[in-house]
Amino acid sequence: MNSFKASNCSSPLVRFLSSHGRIASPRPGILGFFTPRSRLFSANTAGPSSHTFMEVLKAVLKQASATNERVAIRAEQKSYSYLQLGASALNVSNLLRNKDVKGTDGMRYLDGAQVGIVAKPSAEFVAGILGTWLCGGVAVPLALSYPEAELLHVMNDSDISMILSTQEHQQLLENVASKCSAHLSLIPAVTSMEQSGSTADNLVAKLIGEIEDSRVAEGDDPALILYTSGTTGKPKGVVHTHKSIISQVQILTEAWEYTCSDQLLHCLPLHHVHGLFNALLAPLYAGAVVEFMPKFSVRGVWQRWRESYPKDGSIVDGAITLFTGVPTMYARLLQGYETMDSDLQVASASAASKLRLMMCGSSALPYPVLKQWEEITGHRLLERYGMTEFVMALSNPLHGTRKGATVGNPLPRVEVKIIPEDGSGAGTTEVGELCVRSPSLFKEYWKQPKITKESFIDGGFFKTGDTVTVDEDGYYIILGRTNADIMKVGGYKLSALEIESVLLEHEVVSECCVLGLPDKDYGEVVCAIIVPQADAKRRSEQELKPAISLEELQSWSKEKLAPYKIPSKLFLWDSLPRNAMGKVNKKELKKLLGQ
Ligand SMILES: Nc1ncnc2c1ncn2[C@@H]1O[C@H](COP(=O)(O)OP(=O)(O)OP(=O)(O)O)[C@@H](O)[C@H]1O
Repeated sequence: MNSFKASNCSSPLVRFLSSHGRIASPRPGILGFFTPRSRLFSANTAGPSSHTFMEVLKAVLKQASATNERVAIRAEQKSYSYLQLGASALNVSNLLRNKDVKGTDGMRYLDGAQVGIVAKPSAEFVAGILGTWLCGGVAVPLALSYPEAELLHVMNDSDISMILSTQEHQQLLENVASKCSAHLSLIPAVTSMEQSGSTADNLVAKLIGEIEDSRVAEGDDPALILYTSGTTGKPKGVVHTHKSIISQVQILTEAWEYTCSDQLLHCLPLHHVHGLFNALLAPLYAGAVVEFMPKFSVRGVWQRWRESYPKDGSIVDGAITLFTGVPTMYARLLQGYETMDSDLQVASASAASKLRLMMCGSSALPYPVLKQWEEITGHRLLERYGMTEFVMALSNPLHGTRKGATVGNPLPRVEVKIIPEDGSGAGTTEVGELCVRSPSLFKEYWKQPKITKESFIDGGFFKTGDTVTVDEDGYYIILGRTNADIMKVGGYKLSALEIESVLLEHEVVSECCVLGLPDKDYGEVVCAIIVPQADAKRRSEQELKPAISLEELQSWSKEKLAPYKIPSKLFLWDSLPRNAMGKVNKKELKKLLGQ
């Protein structure tokens, strides 16, 4: 498995960083440039305060020329080079600078103004972000899937004065822009490599000149506001700086050895950290290719892998090497695999096995999914843990043992400690709240100074709100959100995630969600919501009885769970309400079911 070809292309960023003393000399021949387990970045990779993501773009552009253009983005059968992306960023920047935001004179730089970016995953979206940074603005990526009320809430909350979108959403956004007194601009279509084989010779110099000229943002200045998914409360605006962004992409590139040989198939929304950092900014930083598949399609993903690695054993140009997804995506890919005929299964499994790396996160990866995925594709999914506020903090290793039901260890330059619930102790306890300190930490919650202050403890550690523990090998285990996944039943504190993982092993269970419902005797009781497998559901409809009864579930669970962990309430549903990241809002469900 993992027949990853070491590339002979040189990573412009590695060269750029080498020349700036931030990275050790590359050793060619080993997975691109990185030596396994070695620490290639110096301790302070965040660099000087003026180091912004635009430096990255500049480094890439420096290496590009009209004859040697490298692909940055692929979308809808078109390819866009780093140079074309840079040229478009410049167009966007000029567009924004010439806009008269406040109804008076035009302004040269945005000076930290918020720019909403609403576009499907595309070259235009990326040009929108880079163009905003180029002229000193703060990018606020927004979801196209938001209902209008939520879009308006976020736009008003983040004080957006300008919106960047594309023609296909013009009507919707004109309406929204007028309601929040923002100015709408359309991102000009990015020229693709198919439309223009080469770019004017002088463009590279011009672009670099512009970037140098545009040193309007310093490392500590805000660059990005991302809204949390709101699983535990109202979505909050999380402000990231140029420094936190560049630190994070360096951390991920180092840990997962992203290189310019990589080609990532991207099927995630871009308004959350998983899709934006892990799957877009970090690969671009490494000089890799990001291929957008804006709507995740089970059939499309399997097909793209099969096209990459045909049955004759060849590897096509543009073969996908990286994939990252949320657990429900892998569960659906497995369901899709089950429906294939045996020839297609063989071709699909063999193609998938040839990717370099497959990663998973955003919510707990059920052990049965991990196991089945490994049986079919040979890949042990690399599970990692992150949060909007610090992007990624813990990860299973690229090399070495990846342990199921754990999220590994701290990423490079990330420090963590566990604080017991009563606040005592110096951070060495078995179970408690995870606290994180990292160069990738956010600056503040937008317009929420009190909540920002309360979220940090002494020493600048951020309180995640997640309860965790560490196993005998030092691997971290996420027990869940303290206020949504940790149930208090009698005298016990139980992890809903642990019980979900066990219930998912039952043959009738396709998806499940465990939560604590209020109870006058025990404080809370364990409640399971189960979505039965399709064939179990069909059988139950024919036989006019539930796919599984509470008694059946309890008697099966006796073998696997301590008595106080066995569900005492059961609901059978057709599906679970999930958000764009595949997460279930347990607070909402508790309200609904507790009535
Ligand atoms: N591998 C993982 N295993 C278990 N949980 C995870 C994993 N990765 C992320 N999470 C969960 O996702 C949370 C971070 O997600 P995000 O920042 O989108 O916030 P949210 O919980 O969805 O929304 P909000 O902060 O608004 O409640 C983490 O705090 C953790 O609870």
